[in-house]
Amino acid sequence: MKKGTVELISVVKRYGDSEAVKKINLKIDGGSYCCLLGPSGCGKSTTLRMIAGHETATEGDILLNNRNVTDLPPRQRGTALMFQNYALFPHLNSLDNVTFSLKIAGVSAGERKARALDMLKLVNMDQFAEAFPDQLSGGQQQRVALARALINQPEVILLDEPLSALDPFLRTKMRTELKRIQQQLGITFIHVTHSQEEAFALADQVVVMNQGFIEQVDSPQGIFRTPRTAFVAQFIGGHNIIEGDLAPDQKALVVKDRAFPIPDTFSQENLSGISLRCDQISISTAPTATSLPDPLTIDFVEYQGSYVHVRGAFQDGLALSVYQSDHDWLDKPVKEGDAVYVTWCIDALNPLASIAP
Ligand SMILES: Nc1ncnc2c1ncn2[C@@H]1O[C@H](COP(=O)(O)OP(=O)(O)OP(=O)(O)O)[C@@H](O)[C@H]1O
Repeated sequence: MKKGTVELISVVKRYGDSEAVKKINLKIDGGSYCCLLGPSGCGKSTTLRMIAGHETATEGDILLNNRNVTDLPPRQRGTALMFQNYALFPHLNSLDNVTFSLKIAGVSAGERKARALDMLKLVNMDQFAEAFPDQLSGGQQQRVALARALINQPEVILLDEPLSALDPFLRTKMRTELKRIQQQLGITFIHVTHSQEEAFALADQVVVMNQGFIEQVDSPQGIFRTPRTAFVAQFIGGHNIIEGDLAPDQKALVVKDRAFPIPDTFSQENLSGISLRCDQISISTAPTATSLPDPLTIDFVEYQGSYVHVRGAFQDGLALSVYQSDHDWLDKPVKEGDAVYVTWCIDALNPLASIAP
């Protein structure tokens, strides 16, 4: 087992009568970058805090390197939590903020300074060692907070929405920095976010949570190309979700009066519908041999730069979103009120399961 491996076994967290985390099982490989992704209130911060030891698990076990840490206090776990608001001591400069825990642990002044400067260098803040928090920008404070979390050489670092307070430009910059630092140190990073873009950019493993359950654990590509449930497909965006009933011959999904052919490979058990990527649908102004026979009437066109979001509905009310490349759109711009014909390849369909695991 790789150093820094975290396992959650049937972990439950209850606050009074309400269950914030519902019997989740999860293994996070040592040395990987894991993002816990989901909407507000889905239980991701509670899960993170239970791993850190700042919240007790109501049921289940938390293992770090096969060692059961469920009942250990935070300091004895080998983890470090970086708080959302950075929580730097305002009366201490960057260096003293970073050395603080070493001082408590009785490390000599010389070693404290050397180790803290190494950490500040790692996060590109060595030139601000003497600066106080109120003299630093949000991004700089965050780097100091990261250095402070790393100073005790944790095997796992836990980050709760670390980029949410930064402006979009700094957020992207710090994202790159976080990935670089994780790769340089080779330790496990567990990062809570509600941004799928952030999770896709950073993670080796994305854990999508919803209402206290884990809906899917996969690589960013796996999540995007094969979302497991309608919730995942909807949350990450860029997909049409078509819900319907399986035809008696199991070769099509029946939606209202139409039957969408589906591949034989779909597991029919639990099938609640299909997802269809918006960028895998093509549009033509006249019917083609492979297009659906009835036209889609466009009700919305939104320019997004590299693509154009075109949405429309068939006469029976079924709506579809299409992402056209800006090149294709500029070639033959479609507009609200136009009738178009849509085509996709059967392989572009993805089965959706009806229930979370
Ligand atoms: N200390 C607490 N006491 C009672 N309920 C709590 C407590 N902490 C969290 N909860 C509840 O548990 C659920 C999960 O909260 P949690 O903070 O883990 O969600 P989250 O996905 O991290 O959301 P956010 O992104 O908004 O922080 C929510 O319904 C929340 O109201």
